[in-house]
Amino acid sequence: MAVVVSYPQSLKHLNTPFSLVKCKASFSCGFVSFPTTRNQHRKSFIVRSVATPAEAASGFDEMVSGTQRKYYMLGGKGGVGKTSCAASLAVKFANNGHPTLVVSTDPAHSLSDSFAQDLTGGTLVPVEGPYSPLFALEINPEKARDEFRSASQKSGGTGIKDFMDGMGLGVLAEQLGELKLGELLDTPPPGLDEAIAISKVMQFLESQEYNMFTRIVFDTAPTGHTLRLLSLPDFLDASIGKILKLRQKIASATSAIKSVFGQEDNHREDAADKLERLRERMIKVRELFRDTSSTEFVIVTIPTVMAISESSRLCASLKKESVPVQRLIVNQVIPPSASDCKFCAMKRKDQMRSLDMIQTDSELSSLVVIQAPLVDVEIRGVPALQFLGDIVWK
Ligand SMILES: Nc1ncnc2c1ncn2[C@@H]1O[C@H](COP(=O)(O)OP(=O)(O)OP(=O)(O)O)[C@@H](O)[C@H]1O
Repeated sequence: MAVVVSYPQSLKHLNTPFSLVKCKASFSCGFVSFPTTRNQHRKSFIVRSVATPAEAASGFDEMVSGTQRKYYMLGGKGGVGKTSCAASLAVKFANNGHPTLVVSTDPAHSLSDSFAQDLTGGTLVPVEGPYSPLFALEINPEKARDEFRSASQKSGGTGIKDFMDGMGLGVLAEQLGELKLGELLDTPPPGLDEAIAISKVMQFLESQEYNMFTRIVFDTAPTGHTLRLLSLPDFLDASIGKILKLRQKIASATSAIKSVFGQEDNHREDAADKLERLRERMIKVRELFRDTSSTEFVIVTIPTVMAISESSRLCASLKKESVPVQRLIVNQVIPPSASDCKFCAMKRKDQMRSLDMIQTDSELSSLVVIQAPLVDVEIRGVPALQFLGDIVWK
């Protein structure tokens, strides 16, 4: 069933320069279309969207209800539309009265591109447009990792190892070697950046200044990173725990020569405190991942066999790690009204076969499937994100 959605009114408050133009070319294909005038100013647009029997409401009412803080993590294969869906959800939350923070933990940030605003800098930047406050944060993984590296080195990493060697405390130095911490920090596994980035976000949220947010939306890195990330908090928690224990041993083993450490003691305390705080945050991150009352991981995919297979594996891993997951967005679906165009009709048929896979997939079939149509222009800027959000998050 083809439905015409017309859409100039809802964006009036944004003073968006859309204009009401029928895009004949797009309509003949039946695509969801953002018609433009010649001078590229857009005041409003008519959109032909499509409701198919398989299409389900996303359950946005449930997502938006309540003022307790909730976290939504959007993840999936590279390029499927994670950022667009995350940004559109953040805009929708903000327009529904939630002070919202949208965070990119993907080292290859694209939030700035998606919002068409400069959101770089590693700090909270206000996004212009929505009714309620919306802030964006692009975490700088390099910086976060450097902080972590310097804290752990001071408290038992390679710096202290050299020092221990010099002191003839070889046995303890060997134990340090076993931790392989230097290696971990020099060639960090995928996911470490993200784990540190998320713990960094927790740090922001602990501060009074930023505790107003009731919805936090994460635009996460592609699947591989996410999978590693899930097991990382445990791994890091164990590693940091070992370092701290080792530090205790070092402290007692060197009590006889304490005066030699002299000045360094204060620094070492600082570093240990930092590390302890990081460890606590890691534990919080791990708990957060598994808290069904406050967190949900939304998988984003596209209707191709490869993307759906990968989503199935991601879903299995999330479930194995007890991460709450109940929604699957299938993005870039070609509407049935595109059948006038031979190429589109073929492509849609292919997409429908992939969509069928979801119904029979042991991991994905239990999820709420949300279809998002393929739009004929790039989704950039708050008005476009609001438009996408109104289609996806119903
Ligand atoms: N439904 C859609 N219709 C048309 N274009 C879309 C749609 N969804 C996303 N896009 C476009 O596809 C491109 C990739 O989208 P996006 O950046 O959201 O994907 P991503 O999964 O976050 O990518 P990455 O893995 O590289 O971070 C963008 O140019 C975006 O505008």
